[in-house]
Amino acid sequence: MRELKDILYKVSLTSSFGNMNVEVKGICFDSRKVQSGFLFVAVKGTLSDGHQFMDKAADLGAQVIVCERLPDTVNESITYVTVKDSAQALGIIAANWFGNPSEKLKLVGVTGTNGKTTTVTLLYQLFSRLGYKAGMISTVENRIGDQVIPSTHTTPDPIQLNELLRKMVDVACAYAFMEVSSHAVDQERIAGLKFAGALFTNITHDHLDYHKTFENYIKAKKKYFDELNSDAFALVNADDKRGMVMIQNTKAKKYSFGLKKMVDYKGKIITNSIEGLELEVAGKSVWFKMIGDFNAYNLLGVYGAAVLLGEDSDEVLTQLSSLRGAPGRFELVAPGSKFTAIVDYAHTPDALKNVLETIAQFRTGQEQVITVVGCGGNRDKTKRPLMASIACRLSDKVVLTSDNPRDEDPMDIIRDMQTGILPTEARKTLVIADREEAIKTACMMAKGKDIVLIAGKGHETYQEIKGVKHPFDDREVVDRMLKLFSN
Ligand SMILES: CC(=O)N[C@H]1[C@@H](OP(=O)(O)OP(=O)(O)OC[C@H]2O[C@@H](n3ccc(=O)[nH]c3=O)[C@H](O)[C@@H]2O)O[C@H](CO)[C@@H](O)[C@@H]1O[C@H](C)C(=O)N[C@@H](C)C(=O)N[C@H](CCC(=O)O)C(=O)O
Ligand SMILES: Nc1ncnc2c1ncn2[C@@H]1O[C@H](COP(=O)(O)OP(=O)(O)OP(=O)(O)O)[C@@H](O)[C@H]1O
Ligand SMILES: N[C@H](CCC[C@H](N)C(=O)O)C(=O)O
Ligand SMILES: [Mg+2]
Repeated sequence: MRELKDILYKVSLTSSFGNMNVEVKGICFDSRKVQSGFLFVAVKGTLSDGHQFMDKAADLGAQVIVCERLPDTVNESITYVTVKDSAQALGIIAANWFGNPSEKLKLVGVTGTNGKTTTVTLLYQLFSRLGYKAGMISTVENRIGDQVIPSTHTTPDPIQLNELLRKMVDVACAYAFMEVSSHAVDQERIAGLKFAGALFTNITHDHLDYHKTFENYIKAKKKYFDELNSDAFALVNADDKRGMVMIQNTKAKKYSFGLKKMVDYKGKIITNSIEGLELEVAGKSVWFKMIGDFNAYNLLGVYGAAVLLGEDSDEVLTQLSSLRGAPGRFELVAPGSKFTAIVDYAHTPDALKNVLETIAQFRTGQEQVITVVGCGGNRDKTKRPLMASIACRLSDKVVLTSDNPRDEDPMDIIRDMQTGILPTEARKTLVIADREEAIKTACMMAKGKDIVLIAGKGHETYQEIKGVKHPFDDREVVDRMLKLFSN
């Protein structure tokens, strides 16, 4: 039970009706979850509008309703509070409900099109190795110290988010590292949080189904930096065209990292091989187990953030050098087998290009690169032809397949992909809609030192078809094929 006025602390009210001296038993923004004595926040969504469900919430016993406009008939026994932006109010209310946990630890957020999961995973692993208790909120999983909690979103809704942070505070975590998606910024999932620091990886084509234009997508990411406090740090990749734009209006202390420009945390690639990266950082040459130029950026961002959080530069580099990053990101399946199989979460044109260009750097010229790739259903359709085009340009053979078709027909998605393929390239493509069959065929085609890249699903352990998540793991399918060949 909490007093309403405490829960509404820092929420700007436009009006209120009914008794404000009430206690609330719980908070929610889904009318189906309302229980007697609850506070319900009506939020406008992408599919429906929570304001339509205010009467339903009242029937289920809501004590307080927070909304942007009152229902046609108000219920005399309920307290109504109106606000300008109920999504933002929900964030602040959720933070208040859980006792503002973000103020009781050091919270660092990571945003960008690619590299968020890798960066927060490295930060979490690094700070754990440096002897701190830490938490992590990511696409792959959430962690409270060593406890693993399954993840449903990259950035959870404000209630789940603050509940996770609360649990971290309760077990004395000193740090929390979280991914901040553009959806989360736009939907105010992070409203009411206090960030000690924020990191920007890069911005390239994705999620245009949601944001409509690239400019809107940039604005959503920038809003995150615009709203930071002056005591936070804002650390950006200066080699990204939009890196400096992100921080042009922030009040936070500005820092940059990169490989090309004059920056605060600069690196230079000395060696880049399938075993790892050798980088020159802070005047030292350091070996890392992470693979690919793009991981040099992730490592430099992590290094900069750790130093800004007060850690010793040498100690950070020593610990970072042995970390492997997140599962399903350039993951070599059964290294040393008949051929090289890589599972990678590249599901954007830029990520796919980076991964295939990284693979190209390791080629001796003898081997073929065989790519298995699909695009998600109910997601940005404009990336489909681009991803197919990149796969064809940078591979010898491409198997076009399905990746979480969701509510769409897998063949419609594949046909969208094919519009990006030149007639001269079509002969190197095969269409096998069943992902398991597609992976098996690619493995059967591989000979000698060939490299098979299975892109798009990384750590995912399911294939989502018409609302059902069927168990499926790219790594398991490849592993089974490699075992078959080794017998
Ligand atoms: C497009 C999108 O982001 N949708 C998210 C959004 O839902 P929504 O606002 O669209 O919900 P809605 O169905 O329109 O409903 C509007 C409101 O009415 C309420 N409602 C609805 C029905 C009802 O009977 N009663 C009721 O009260 C809902 O609780 C909601 O508050 O808010 C929900 C709660 O936070 C999210 O679960 C939901 O994520 C959906 C499932 C989703 O797939 N999101 C993806 C695209 C996403 O968020 N991805 C990002 C980035 C991924 C990445 O690149 O890493 C992420 O952070 O995961
Ligand atoms: N810094 C980077 N720049 C470009 N591509 C990257 C970078 N880091 C990782 N990638 C590529 O992008 C893929 C996704 O990486 P990661 O999961 O770390 O990103 P993310 O931002 O969390 O993605 P999502 O938004 O889907 O959760 C990787 O599998 C790899 O192919
Ligand atoms: N977080 C991203 C991941 C996409 C992963 C890919 N496997 C797909 O399903 O499209 C999204 O929800 O758009
Ligand atoms: Mg992620």
